[in-house]
This record gives sequence, structure tokens and C-alpha cells, in this order.
Amino acid sequence: MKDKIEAFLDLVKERNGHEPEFLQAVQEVAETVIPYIAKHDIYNGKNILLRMVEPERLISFRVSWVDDAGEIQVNRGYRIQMNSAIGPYKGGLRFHPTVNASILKFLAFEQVFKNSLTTLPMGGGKGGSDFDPKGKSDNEIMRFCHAFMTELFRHIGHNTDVPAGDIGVGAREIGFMFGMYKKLKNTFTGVLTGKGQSWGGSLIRPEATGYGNVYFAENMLKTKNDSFNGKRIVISGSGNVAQFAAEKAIELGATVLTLSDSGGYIIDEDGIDTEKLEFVMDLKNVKRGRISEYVDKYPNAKFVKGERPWSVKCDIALPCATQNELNGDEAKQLVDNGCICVSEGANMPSTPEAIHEFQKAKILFAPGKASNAGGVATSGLEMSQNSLRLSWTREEVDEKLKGIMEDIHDSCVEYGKNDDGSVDYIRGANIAGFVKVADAMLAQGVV
Ligand SMILES: NC(=O)C1=CN([C@@H]2O[C@H](COP(=O)(O)OP(=O)(O)OC[C@H]3O[C@@H](n4cnc5c(N)ncnc54)[C@H](OP(=O)(O)O)[C@@H]3O)[C@@H](O)[C@H]2O)C=CC1
Ligand SMILES: O=C(O)CCC(=O)C(=O)O
Repeated sequence: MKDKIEAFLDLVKERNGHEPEFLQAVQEVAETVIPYIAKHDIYNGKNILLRMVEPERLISFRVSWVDDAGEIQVNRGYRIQMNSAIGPYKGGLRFHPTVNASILKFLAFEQVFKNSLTTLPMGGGKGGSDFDPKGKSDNEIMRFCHAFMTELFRHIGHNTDVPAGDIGVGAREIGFMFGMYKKLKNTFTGVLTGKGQSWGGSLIRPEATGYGNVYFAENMLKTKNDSFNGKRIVISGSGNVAQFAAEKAIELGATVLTLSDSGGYIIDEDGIDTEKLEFVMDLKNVKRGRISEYVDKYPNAKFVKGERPWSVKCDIALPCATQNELNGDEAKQLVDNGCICVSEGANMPSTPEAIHEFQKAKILFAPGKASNAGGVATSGLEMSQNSLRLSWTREEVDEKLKGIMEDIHDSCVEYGKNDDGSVDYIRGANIAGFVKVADAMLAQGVV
């Protein structure tokens, strides 16, 4: 089996050797899915995984725009249309200076499995730009988003490819992009999700990734007759996912101790309560400030510059910032400090070495493609509401989100249960996500 996996990975490396994040994501899937394929005749000899690692379409384009000083700026835009076997391509857009083809291909590949796990009919895609929104004025953001959409509009559509937000893309950016799409196409459709309430957005979509992550962790804890109540929680990031993971954890009776951004982390031993979280939301979403400013307002807290929060003693860790933000040494420290559960809000935040430490210690560990799927699932619910031309209540959407996260948890258990009764949530998520897409690909023939 090892030879088979290595031969497959060598082939993928030969074609994508310069794309480390993509290779990392593929390796994790190959190690769990290839043994499953070998045991199931219908998938054998069909090169399904080889087809799945090759994007159906990779679009790269120039984005030219004019900054406030009148200078012409040039960025690179992308959309990776990875797999459409079970539905239109679906996945976020990331605006961050580190964006490149490798990062977007890893995200698009993960998205295929994640979207399949949601049980909704969505294929996988991802896109974005190396544009850095930090320090830009609202007008610059608008001009960039408009310029980005003047090319992207050709490739997307409510039945073709439906982008949404990701790092650096929130309600403001979705609004600007939707406005330009509508102008260019002269049609009002649900071509993007994460829209504002008054123009087709779904209630709970902003909250969904963070809430969903906590719901998933709750399901894992339930298998041990445990809960969030009274637990110490360490969260990284302070953006969309981190904010709403914190909100739900507080609601469930936990104490949230940390938040972070690329400058460092804050630790508040008194706990970040609802009022303090409201301050963070205003600081980050309106003032677009830095997390270090938290300690100006709450001097009992401490800012640790240039560090990540994983050395803080906790029961539950929720990495909600970015890929590879939690390494092997940090994972070991979490385990040694008594952490019993890690649930990924971000995409691939734990390195392979970190995952190895969690699995060795047999603590509860959920990979992002399962635990952060609540965001895209609620995007799927936004698409349904747009098609039906109606809006569900907050309670209705939250109930559906909870149900979907429970179903994803059950699928992971179904495919990931070990002989000793423990659950390998990585194997479970990869195989459950694979089966649905692979069955659709088999039914549709070699296309
Ligand atoms: N939004 C969604 O619905 C979904 C998001 N995700 C994933 O969740 C993660 C967070 O996304 P989201 O909250 O939407 O993004 P935001 O842009 O709202 O927030 C990102 C946060 O992560 C921090 N961050 C980003 N890059 C780095 C870095 N290199 N080092 C340290 N900190 C960093 C940011 O700090 P700073 O401001 O300093 O850059 C910020 O605090 C991503 O992995 C994303 O792919 C997954 C599923 C759905
Ligand atoms: O809501 C969506 O379509 C995308 C969410 C996303 O980008 C993700 O799940 O990583």
C-alpha cells in the first residue's frame, strides 16, 4: 500500500513540484483514500484521485486599477474551478499578498471534499488575488473589487460557479463585486454568497463558519460525554471565523482566553466576554485596527508580539487564522498542557507534524474540511433561498446549520472509526467526501 501511495504522490509531485501547500493537502487525502480505493472494486483502476487533483479549469488574469495617489497598480487574479461533479463550483475568494496558485489549489482541493461533506449539491472552487487590502481606503477597495470582477464575471454564474468570501474578503468586498457583476450582466442572481441582508444574503452566513466549528467540536465532545461549559478556549485569528467561534463558545459557557492577528496574540485571563468581543468586532470590522489595541482598552490583558497563542494552557484549541499556523512543537505543548480537543476553523492550520502529535496523543482532532464546513453549507442555504426567492428566519438557518454539522460529524464517525472505538476524523472526512464525488464522476464517465 505504501508503494502505491508513494507512486501516486511522486506523479503529483512531478507535475506540481513547486506547489508545497497543494502537495501537503493532496498527501493527507492520498494516505487515507488510496487504501479505501484499493478495497473497493468500483473505484479501482479508474484513476479517480488522479483526475481529482487536476483542476478542471485554472483561470489567471491581470487586475489593473488606480490607487488614491493616481498610480496604476497591477495585481494577479485567479479562479480555480476544481471539480463540478456534484454541483456548480463553490468556494471563497481570498485577497492576501501571499496568494498564489499553490495556495489556491490546496484550498480548492479541500473545498471539493468539504462541499461534498455538507450533503448539498456543490462542486469545489477557490479564487482570489495577491492584492493586500491592509491600509487601503474604501475607494481603493471598491476600485480593486470592480476591476477584479470585470474579468471574473466571464467565468462565474449562479449555475456555474458561485464565489464567496475568505481571508480579506467580507461583506464590503462581496458588495462591490456583486454591484459590478450586476452591472456587467444586467441580471440579479445569486452569483455570490455572503451578500447583505437586503439584497439576497442569508441570515447566519456571517456567523456560520465560527458557529459551525463550535457545533462540530460540541459533537466530538459529546462522544466523551463532555461539553464547552467551563472550558478554557484558545483561539487564533480575530477575523470572521475567530469572532463567531468566540461568540458561540462564550454562549456555551466557555472562557475564551486569546485572539490573534499576524502581529501577535492577546491573552485575557479574565476571559473575553460578550462586551469585549463587541469591542473586537468594531475594532476589526469597522475601524480595521490591530488586535494589539485590545490591551489599550482592557489593560488587564497582555499582548504578546510576534507569537502565536498555542503555549497558553487550555482545554480546547480553535485555530481560526490561516494555513500551517500550528506546528509540531506547538501541538506537543498543547497536548502537554492538557488540551483535549482541537477543531480547525481555518483551512489546514495544523502542519502534518502537528496532526501527528494530536493523533499520537489520541485527543479529539477535527480537520477544517469537516469542522469549518458550516460556512460553505450556509452559503449553500443562501443559494437555495435565492432560487426560492424567499428568506428563512435566523432560527431556521441556525437549526439547519446545526443539523448539517451533526451529519458531517456522523459521516466522519462512519468512515473514520478505529478498531479501538476512537475516531480518525481525517480519514473519516476524506473518505466520506471522496465517495460522493467519486460516485458522481463514475456515473458521468471520463469527461
Ligand atoms: N470566512 C469563511 O466563511 C471561511 C473561512 N475559512 C478559513 O478560515 C480562516 C480565516 O478566515 P476569515 O476569518 O474569513 O478571514 P479574515 O480575513 O476575516 O481573518 C483572518 C484572520 O487571520 C489572520 N491571519 C491571516 N493570515 C495570517 C498569517 N499569515 N499569520 C497570522 N495571522 C494571519 C488575520 O490577521 P491579519 O489581519 O493581521 O492578517 C485575521 O485575524 C482561513 O483559513 C479561511 O480560509 C474556512 C471556511 C469558511
Ligand atoms: O461560502 C463559501 O462558498 C466559501 C467558504 C470557503 O471559502 C471555505 O469553506 O473555505
